[in-house]
Amino acid sequence: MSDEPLVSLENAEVHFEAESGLFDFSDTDVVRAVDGVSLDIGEQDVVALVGESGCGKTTLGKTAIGLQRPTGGSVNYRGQDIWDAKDGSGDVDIPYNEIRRSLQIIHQDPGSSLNPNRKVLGTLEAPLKRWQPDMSSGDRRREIVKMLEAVGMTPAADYAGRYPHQLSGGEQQRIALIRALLMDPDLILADEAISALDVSLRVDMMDLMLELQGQFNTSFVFVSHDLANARYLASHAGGRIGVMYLGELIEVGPPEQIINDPQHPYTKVLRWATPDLRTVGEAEEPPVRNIDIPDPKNPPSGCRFHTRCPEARDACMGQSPESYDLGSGHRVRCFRSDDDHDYWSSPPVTDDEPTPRTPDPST
Ligand SMILES: Nc1ncnc2c1ncn2[C@@H]1O[C@H](COP(=O)(O)OP(=O)(O)OP(=O)(O)O)[C@@H](O)[C@H]1O
Repeated sequence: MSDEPLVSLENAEVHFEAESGLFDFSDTDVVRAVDGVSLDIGEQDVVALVGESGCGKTTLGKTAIGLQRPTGGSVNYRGQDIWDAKDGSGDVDIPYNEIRRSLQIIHQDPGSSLNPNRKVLGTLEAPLKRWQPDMSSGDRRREIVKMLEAVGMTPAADYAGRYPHQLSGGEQQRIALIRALLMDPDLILADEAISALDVSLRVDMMDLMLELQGQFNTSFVFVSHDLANARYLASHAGGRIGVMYLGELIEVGPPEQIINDPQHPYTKVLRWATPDLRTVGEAEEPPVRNIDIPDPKNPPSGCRFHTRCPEARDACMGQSPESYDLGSGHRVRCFRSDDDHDYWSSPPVTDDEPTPRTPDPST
């Protein structure tokens, strides 16, 4: 891995103006989809983003590949500010076109991202025609056959002549993956790319991504709501898992540390919520004080998890934790990682209305 990150997000934020209700005459609401996220993505790196629905995974992924303009902070590709390149402002060393080609996406639903009226051959020829206009038509076809064979779609000539509706969901997703790879990208955002597949096909698709990642020297940002899948992909690729909560990246690190030694109380909740990863003897109740997820238009002050966190103390209500570096690429935003923080001398948060718990049958 070279010293310069492939993509670097520095304090990135994406705030959307949310629609107000019909009879809501207040100021426009703002959804803080991504807030203060810093993250470096290297060459041949894999970062699996996990978190509850709506926590900002997709928005962060799209921001990292230059598809979503940040409302604050910066996003660099090999040291070039992506949006300066797009706007032509400042010294532009890497043209925006080059950045666009290098940062690709595959979507959750490949069916809707493939043109239903185009055969596989036409779909796969399009990026080559655009990015390698000098390539002869014979070479283009040879390249496409090679890729179809690489993802196990043989006989390739047969698949090349099919329309998307003549392919299974898994095959459609492979075509979407080839289409992205034909651009010779440095980074692919796989946005819930396996969620729509049958459970039995998900591991196959992850194995394929891992194989192609090595073969084509590509990095992946993999968005998933499933911590077990994130672990599979990140651990096989020697990558990291990033945990998001209400727009913030609250913990990031090597998969075994995130799963076996999570430092943020919310990461423990996610592990608890993943049956495959729950440890023997873990409580039947989720490790939270409150199961309700706050409104992303009005996130809690201080640490955003304090309204649900079983470890919350008064200090967590007023200040937002910085990102503590625990070494080996493991970072966490929780005061409990700072032995000297006021957190330790402040009183625990008490709820006015504690969450009802299942009565203990022994009492
Ligand atoms: N274009 C938009 N305009 C307004 N709000 C948006 C827009 N895109 C996303 N949001 C909001 O931003 C927040 C984060 O959304 P995002 O899709 O990034 O989350 P996610 O973690 O990927 O969710 P999911 O797992 O459900 O896809 C959500 O509250 C969502 O409603």
